[in-house]
Amino acid sequence: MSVLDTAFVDTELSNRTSIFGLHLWVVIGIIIGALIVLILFLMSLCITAFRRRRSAGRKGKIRRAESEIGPAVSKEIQENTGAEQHPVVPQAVPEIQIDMGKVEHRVVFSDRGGSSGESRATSGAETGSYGGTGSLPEVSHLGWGRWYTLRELEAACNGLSDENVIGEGGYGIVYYGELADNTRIAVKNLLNNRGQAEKEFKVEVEAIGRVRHKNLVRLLGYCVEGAYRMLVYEYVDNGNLDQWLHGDVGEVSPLTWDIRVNIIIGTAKGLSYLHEGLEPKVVHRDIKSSNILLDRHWHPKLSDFGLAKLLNSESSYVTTRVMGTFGYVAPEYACTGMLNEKSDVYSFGILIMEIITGKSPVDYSRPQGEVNLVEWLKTMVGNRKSEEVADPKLPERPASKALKRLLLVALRCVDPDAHKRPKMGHVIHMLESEDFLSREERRIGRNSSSSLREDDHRFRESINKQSSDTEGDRR
Ligand SMILES: Nc1ncnc2c1ncn2[C@@H]1O[C@H](COP(=O)(O)OP(=O)(O)OP(=O)(O)O)[C@@H](O)[C@H]1O
Repeated sequence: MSVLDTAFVDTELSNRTSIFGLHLWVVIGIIIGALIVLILFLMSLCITAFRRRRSAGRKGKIRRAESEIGPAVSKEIQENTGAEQHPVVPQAVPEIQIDMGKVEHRVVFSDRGGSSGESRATSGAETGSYGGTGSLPEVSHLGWGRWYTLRELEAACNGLSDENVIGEGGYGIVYYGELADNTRIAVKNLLNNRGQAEKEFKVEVEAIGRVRHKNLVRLLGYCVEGAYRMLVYEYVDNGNLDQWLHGDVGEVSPLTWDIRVNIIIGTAKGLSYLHEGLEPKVVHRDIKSSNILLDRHWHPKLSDFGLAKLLNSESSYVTTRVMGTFGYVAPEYACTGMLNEKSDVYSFGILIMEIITGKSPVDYSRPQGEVNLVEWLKTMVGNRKSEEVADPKLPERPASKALKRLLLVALRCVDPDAHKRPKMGHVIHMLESEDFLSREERRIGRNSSSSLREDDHRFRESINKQSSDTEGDRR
């Protein structure tokens, strides 16, 4: 550009315009500046919109992940279940609140339970940090077991069909199922009768969620979805003891004397672990033959902790609602509501009597005098007829000494004075030495008549003492 041109441009730019009499160069400057601002503004709009879209995408993923680990109401589940078959009650926040921080609810492990250990299985539900009642239920903080989705359990249990029902208790229906990895499970779908499902769910989870013992049925996990409360257990494949003792098994029971003794000892070990191996201790409150599950090797596993109570050591609990099963409930608990582990010891004594005799604790169809098992046994023993009490379906007669020792342990467990009942640890000791002695006895093929006489004497003394105590109590 020549000097002339430059001078011309200068003059033109210096001319005043009609816009507030501003010089042309000022107007051009303002326009360029405005354009730059406009471009920057548009760019920032684009960036913000892009960021929003990205974060919206991420939130969508989180929501989907939550629905996979157990949302309050899952669209997938509604689609899957069909409203009329399994109505899912819309509920923003499930009501389960287990405060594992509270000392009285925490189940910890003492060194005593040798064969026990802590369940380490974890799930996605446990690894997230949820803000308590505001989002997902607090059970996700438990740190054990798996949180199953309803869909998963329905798939495992053939859509919770009738063919998969293996039992029905007072609190729900139990289904057989197989998970995708072929694990066999038993799923208890708790009935939602006025909050009872909620209570039973909490109790079972608190009582045995973390506990592992070969004689306690293992709780693998749970399902909390909408109104559903389900408990998922290991499957125990050989029915329950009640079925084997009182069901139609033919003339001769497959439960031999040795099997029965092992069932008694195994159950005692599970119970002793609940009472003496945990802090707070767990009182089961519903020891009975239908709650003893058996595997194919006849190993017993105690189940159904829905009525269990957690008690700090040395403490008792007084309740106005006595729970348990007729015939097994300790008299002081039935009369006063006073509960401690000695109530379980009483029920365990009744269970021993039931296993030995094959008779239910109370049966009104039996002749008068035999209706109540404890009273009948005491009379039989008092009349020196203890050898006649053994279950006639036993394939072989038990050694007299072994039978009497077991009866002695049972009678001590049902002592009307709860303080005089032995602790479960002591019961195991008595049972195992009895077992050892009876095996020894069979091995050498003879009975020690002197120790038999000694047992007889101790036996009748024990019964006489209990009778006079009861008389004294009555007076
Ligand atoms: N883990 C399991 N494996 C196999 N079968 C089981 C399992 N848990 C329960 N069952 C079966 O389901 C039945 C019902 O169990 P549940 O504990 O609900 O009731 P119950 O003890 O029979 O009665 P209630 O609860 O009224 O005392 C049991 O008797 C048992 O036969």
